[in-house]
Amino acid sequence: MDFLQGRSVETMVAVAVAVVAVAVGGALLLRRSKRPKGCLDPENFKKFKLVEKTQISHNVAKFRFALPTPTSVLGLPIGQHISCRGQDATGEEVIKPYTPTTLDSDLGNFQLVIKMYPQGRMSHHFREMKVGDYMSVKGPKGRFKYQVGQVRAFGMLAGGSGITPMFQVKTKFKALYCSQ
Ligand SMILES: Cc1cc2nc3c(=O)[nH]c(=O)nc-3n(C[C@H](O)[C@H](O)[C@H](O)COP(=O)(O)OP(=O)(O)OC[C@H]3O[C@@H](n4cnc5c(N)ncnc54)[C@H](O)[C@@H]3O)c2cc1C
Repeated sequence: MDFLQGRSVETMVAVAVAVVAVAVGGALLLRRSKRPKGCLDPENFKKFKLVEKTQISHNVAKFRFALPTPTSVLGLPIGQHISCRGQDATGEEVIKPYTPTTLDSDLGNFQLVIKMYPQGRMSHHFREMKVGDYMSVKGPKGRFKYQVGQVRAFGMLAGGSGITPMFQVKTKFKALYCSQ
């Protein structure tokens, strides 16, 4: 370290701080670049193929959509949702928000649990969907961002299909009352 000889302590401290800052910055960049890129686009709708449709009750079904590769991640932060675009019974475009019940740790696909209303506009689209059809999806949407370990416990209240976001944050789950 010849270039440091004859320099003041302040200069050496400044050099050391700069070296540490560059090293930390580099490590963070490397970590970020290793993180798998999500499949969503917040500005444009992207199409995902329906690969499985399972009826759970008379008006609720699970829809599993494939991501581009078996190791792809959706890229949806916990607590956020997506917009789905379809057509109602009159053929008019309809866009509604939905919360996948899967996480980014579920690779290659994502799942929606949908309650279908008899007269619901987007419900019509989901009811008509068959395996092999494509759904247009945009996201992520929403302002709530949950970091793992951010709080010790959650108290959550939900009605009907409002239960879907809870599947993303649950670790210990107790349903106090369920209808149907
Ligand atoms: C952040 C977020 C996440 C969500 N996630 C999910 C999810 O994961 N799963 C899920 O199933 N849902 C979810 N929802 C709800 C979803 O967005 C839709 O609201 C739901 O699917 C109904 O939409 P639809 O177009 O089928 O029904 P709509 O056309 O909105 O109709 C719903 C019902 O209201 C009745 N109705 C409509 N207009 C009137 C009116 N003027 N007067 C009287 N009755 C009327 C219809 O007849 C029907 O029974 C979420 C909502 C939000 C905000």
